[in-house]
Order: sequence, then C-alpha cells, then structure tokens
Amino acid sequence: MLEVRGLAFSYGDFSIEGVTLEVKEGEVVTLLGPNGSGKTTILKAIYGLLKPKERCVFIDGRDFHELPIRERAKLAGYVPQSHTPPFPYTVLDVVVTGLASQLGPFESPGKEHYEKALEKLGLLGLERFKDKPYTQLSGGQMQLVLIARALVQEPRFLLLDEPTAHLDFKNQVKVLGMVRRLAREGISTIMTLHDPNLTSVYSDRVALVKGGRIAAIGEPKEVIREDVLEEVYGMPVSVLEFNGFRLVIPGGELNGAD
Ligand SMILES: Nc1ncnc2c1ncn2[C@@H]1O[C@H](COP(=O)(O)OP(=O)(O)OP(=O)(O)O)[C@@H](O)[C@H]1O
Repeated sequence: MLEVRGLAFSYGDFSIEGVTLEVKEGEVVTLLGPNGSGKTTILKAIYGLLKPKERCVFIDGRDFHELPIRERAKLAGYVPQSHTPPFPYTVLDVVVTGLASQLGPFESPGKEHYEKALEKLGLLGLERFKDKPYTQLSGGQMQLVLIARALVQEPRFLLLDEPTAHLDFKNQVKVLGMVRRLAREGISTIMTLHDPNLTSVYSDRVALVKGGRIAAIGEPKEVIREDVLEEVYGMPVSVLEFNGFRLVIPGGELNGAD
C-alpha cells in the first residue's frame, strides 16, 4: 500500500496542504480538479521530484523518498505531461531509458532490455515507430511512448500526469483500459485527468483537488455529484446515471452564460 500522510509543499505563492490518501494494491485513484489546483504538484511531490516539507510518502510502511534509486524505480514509475529528451533518441531508446536505474554505472542496455522495451511498445501499438526519432512523433504518440517507458520498469505503482491529454478518443480508452488491466494484475495507478466522465468510468476512487487541498475523496458515485463538482469548478453541472456510471454534462446555459 502507498500512503501519503499530510503532504505539504510550497512554491512560494502556491501551497499544497494536508494531502492524505491511501492507494491499495490494484487500485486506480484519480486526481481531478481545475487548472492550477495543484494536481501535477501533488503527483511530483509524491514521486519525489519536488521535496515535500515533511516525510510523508510511505510504501508498505517504508519511507519511499529515503529508498535507494534502484529500489524506488521498481516501486514507482512516473509519466510526466511531456518530456523532451536531450538527444534525438529513437523511440526504442527512449523506452530503454526507463531501465537506466536497473543498469550498473558503466553497463549498456543489453538484448533482454531491448526485448522488454519492444514488448511494452507492442502493448501500446507502437512497434512500427521503434526506429523513428522520438522528437518526430505527434504529441499523442510521444505520450504513449512515455507510458511504455514507465511500464518497462515494471513498477508496482504508476503515477500518470494527464495520460490522455493528447490522445484521440480511441487511444484514451486504450490507455485507461490498460490502466484497469494492470490494476487487475495488482499494479496501482495514481493519475490526473481533466474529464470527469473518464474519471467516473475508470477510477476506483477520485480525489477532487481545489486550491492545493483535497476537497473531497471517495468512490466516483460518492464524489462525482452535482453539489461537489459545482463547488470545485464553480459552475453548474448536471450528473446523470448510466449503466452504473456517473456522466457529467454542463449545466446552465450552453452559450457560456453562467
Ligand atoms: N515551477 C513552478 N514554480 C512556481 N509555481 C509553479 C510551478 N509549477 C506550478 N506552479 C504553480 O502551482 C500551481 C499548481 O500548478 P499545478 O501544475 O500543480 O496545477 P494542475 O492542477 O496540475 O494544473 P493543470 O490542470 O493546468 O495542469 C499553479 O498556480 C502554478 O502556477
């Protein structure tokens, strides 16, 4: 289990305060909230790219940020919103960099590492791009490659920052379907999303983030509610029930009037 206990972080004029959540084995937890509410900051602070004010991230009771880098890489994989490698790597090389922490200081990746990378590219339908320069891919293709790079580590916890942001509808469903499939294998995901409908369909639990704090947390049916979403987004919404899922559509006037 991954536990975040009272995470606090400050950029100066923006603070994260008292973020507490638990992610069990095979659970998918989504951070949902307005632009600038702090979702990416929370994810980066959990992963340790930003340093929280106090020790606050524990996996199976062990302080995650204190563990050696190799062990951390086996436990958690992080996929940023975007990433530009410093060299014109091929797609396959970018995926192999996900294994960097598993190699010795002067060790080059071997056949088995490339095979593993190719397998993860296959999972995302990207084998045909393996020799293409990563920088020549579309935004959505780059995002899928970054997911493959995290998967190649075979971590127990995946931290995905807006994994569907640049993806067409089919690829959104493919990536989130993969997140669910991994969850069945015991791999947990914490991700940020912007679409309350995808959030409702693919999450076990949802944390609504507002102003650097968790405004509400629970199963989709508990928090994807008109009163909660109206409070968090400051706009009218209507929530419908369909096949057991919560579907959110804009409320009020559709011409933009409040
Ligand atoms: N490097 C930085 N230095 C200073 N302030 C920052 C930095 N990165 C983000 N912020 C500020 O922190 C706040 C939260 O940003 P964050 O990226 O976590 O929000 P978010 O909820 O992920 O937003 P979005 O949905 O737009 O991606 C914003 O006010 C932002 O301006």
